[in-house]
Amino acid sequence: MKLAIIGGNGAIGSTTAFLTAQKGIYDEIKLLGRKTNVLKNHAMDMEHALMPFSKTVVSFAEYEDISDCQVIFIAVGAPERKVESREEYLKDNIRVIDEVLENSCYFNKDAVILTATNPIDVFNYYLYKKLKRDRMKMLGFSANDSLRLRWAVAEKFNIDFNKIEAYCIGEHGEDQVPLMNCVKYDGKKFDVEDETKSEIKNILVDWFLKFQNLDAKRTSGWTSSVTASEVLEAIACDSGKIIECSVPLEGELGFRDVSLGMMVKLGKEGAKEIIVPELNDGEKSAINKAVAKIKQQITHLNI
Ligand SMILES: NC(=O)c1ccc[n+]([C@@H]2O[C@H](COP(=O)([O-])OP(=O)(O)OC[C@H]3O[C@@H](n4cnc5c(N)ncnc54)[C@H](O)[C@@H]3O)[C@@H](O)[C@H]2O)c1
Repeated sequence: MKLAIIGGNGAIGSTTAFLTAQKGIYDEIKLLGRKTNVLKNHAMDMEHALMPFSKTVVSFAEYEDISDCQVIFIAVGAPERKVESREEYLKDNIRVIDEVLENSCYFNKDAVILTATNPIDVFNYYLYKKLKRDRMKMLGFSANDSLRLRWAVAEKFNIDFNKIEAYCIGEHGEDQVPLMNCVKYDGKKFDVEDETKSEIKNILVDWFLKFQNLDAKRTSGWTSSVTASEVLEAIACDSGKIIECSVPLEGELGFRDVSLGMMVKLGKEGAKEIIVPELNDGEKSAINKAVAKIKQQITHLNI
């Protein structure tokens, strides 16, 4: 199986390439994007770095070379700036996404497309409408939210992160909806009191503000690449692992004409299944708010 990473020279693109290549699950990972010299530099460097671990070939590519890639990871983005919400990136990144779309004639027609460019729910829907593909092959990368929820639960209760199962759904942004009633620890239901649920939500909100206030002009490249590599592994291995991804909805939770973070069972065709959780009234109204916000942003796009 072959993977193309558009924006392969960026923080997420290059780190995801390396982490995924280390696993040896793709035959080839093709890096493409704007800066040819940097892309070639990464490919040459990774060839040596990977020798002890993996037979995956990491190569430089042009759009013309990616028609044999069954998976495409879009990790492009305009330079980062300090924002209060990821939706502010919409106007920065629409030009960048349109440039990718101009080259989409080179995409394999059956490829699974995973997009990290923010705001991902909006761009995943935009790409879905423009490319007119099977919605189950159009995934927005939002798995970080669930990883951070697990981190916040581990912090709050001082328990082992690796034994926590927890998912966020909704918007990849402030209107993410942590499914606190579905948290499991060591395979068993883990009850969290209402007061603590709000504290956990505050830990998540505070994290984003603290991170942005550093004004470091970089994204959460490490976290994103660890989780993106997990998504790409689940696809390549057809594992059926459940990971949060944004997917275009057709009636799930009562919504359509929007892409929203959901628990998704992943495999080589993309989403094998979208899991629809039972929501309480609070979660339902939080999801309504998230959908309204994403739909409002979609109205700014030429679809
Ligand atoms: N979904 C998530 O959880 C998540 C998390 C972190 C970052 N992001 C988003 O992912 C994107 C990339 O983040 P990053 O940290 O790697 O940024 P980065 O600035 O390090 O990399 C972006 C790359 O995109 C390339 N690029 C820009 N315009 C291009 C174009 N038209 N064609 C091809 N390549 C182009 C740049 O050369 C650069 O290498 C950003 O939009 C960021 O907001 C998403």
